[in-house]
Amino acid sequence: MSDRAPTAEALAQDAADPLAHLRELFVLDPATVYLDGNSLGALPRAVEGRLADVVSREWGRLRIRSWDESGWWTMPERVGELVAPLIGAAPGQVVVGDSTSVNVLKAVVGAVRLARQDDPGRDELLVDAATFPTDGYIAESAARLTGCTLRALAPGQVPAEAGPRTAAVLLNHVDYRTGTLHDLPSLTAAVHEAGALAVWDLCHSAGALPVDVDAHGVDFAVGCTYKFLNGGPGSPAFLYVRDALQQRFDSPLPGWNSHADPFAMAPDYEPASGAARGRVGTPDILSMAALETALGAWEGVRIEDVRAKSLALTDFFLRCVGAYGTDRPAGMEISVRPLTPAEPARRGSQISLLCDPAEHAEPVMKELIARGVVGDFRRPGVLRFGFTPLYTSFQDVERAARVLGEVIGGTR
Ligand SMILES: Cc1ncc(COP(=O)(O)O)c(C=O)c1O
Ligand SMILES: Nc1c(O)cccc1C(=O)C[C@H](N)C(=O)O
Repeated sequence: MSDRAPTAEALAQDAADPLAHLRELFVLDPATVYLDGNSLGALPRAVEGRLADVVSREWGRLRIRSWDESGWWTMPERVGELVAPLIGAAPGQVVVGDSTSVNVLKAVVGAVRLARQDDPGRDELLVDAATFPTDGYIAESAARLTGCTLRALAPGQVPAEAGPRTAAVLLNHVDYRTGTLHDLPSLTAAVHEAGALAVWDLCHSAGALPVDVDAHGVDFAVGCTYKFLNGGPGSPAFLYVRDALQQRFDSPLPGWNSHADPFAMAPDYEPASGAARGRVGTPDILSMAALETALGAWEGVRIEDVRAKSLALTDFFLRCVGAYGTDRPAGMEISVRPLTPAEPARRGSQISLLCDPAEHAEPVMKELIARGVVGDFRRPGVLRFGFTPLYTSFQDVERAARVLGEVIGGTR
């Protein structure tokens, strides 16, 4: 860890930060700057006690009674209501459960089936070519399941390419590799203009910036909860189905938990109304309890304030890296340049730096981690740094950039 004192600017920004008090809610190690919350969020302090209670009392003593008495059965909808305001969804549209991958399947197949109810000739599925791989793999399987042709394209091509044959379009709000924020309102409008349905993967935006799914007419959205929502490793994902579509949503995974009367255990499937239609099987109560408690950190927090701080943090990091890191001094062999757009409106809550030469990126990240700055590395040469406004400070940002400068520039 760099032992230089923070600058007056970092100190002043932290002193003026209206979210600074939230850092205390998380378990953090003072010797480490944790900039990997876009992969796995830090542990909220309250989670440990909640899990101990769920294990020892709810499971250990109440056992089966907990499905009713501890509210286990209704957790997917209850926790969904905690996620809803963070993505701009009115009540009754979000359910929590399964992984993001599984929810991508439900949403994409559900969207194609809905589009076909209105126009059976629609037989094309569009997907973001740079998508996180799981979305691409699942879109390919969804296309085969529905008899669609799958076409991969850059999100910016959607307005020109979506047409009368398009059933659904699957897009990422923030690109996991570059940190680019795509224009959800205008792309959703373009998808609708073509008569298709828009499915958004919000993994890298939920909890990092306002999404406003209702306001922009998003049809389906999915996202994970272990990144900016700090739900813990493998915490269940969420599925949003727009209110107006719910009664016609035909899930490709109609498990007994999404039946209108699960305990009738009827041979014929009759879908539940509302968000519960997105359920499949028995929910993962331990992970869901951790997530429910983690979401308590958001009480009274405005997502607009989170976005303002996120932009201030990433902006500061870009400036510090410019000062410490990007100019390759004479004799220095490694340089970095931002892949993440400089325009605030096109930036998520992460900064990706492309290392030149690319093969140095992995050892650079290893050295950063050894010196107490935790980001991650994505092939071929990307250094990723995620900024979680609930617990990242401006002093953290400055230290991280300074250590990066030391690592790529020798001992500066
Ligand atoms: C954009 C995106 N979608 C999906 C996932 C992951 O899906 P799952 O939770 O099913 O592993 C990730 C990260 O792991 C991601 O970055
Ligand atoms: N989900 C992950 C996991 O189970 C292990 C390690 C990393 C992850 C990630 O979240 C990767 C992440 N979506 C990314 O943006 O690269």
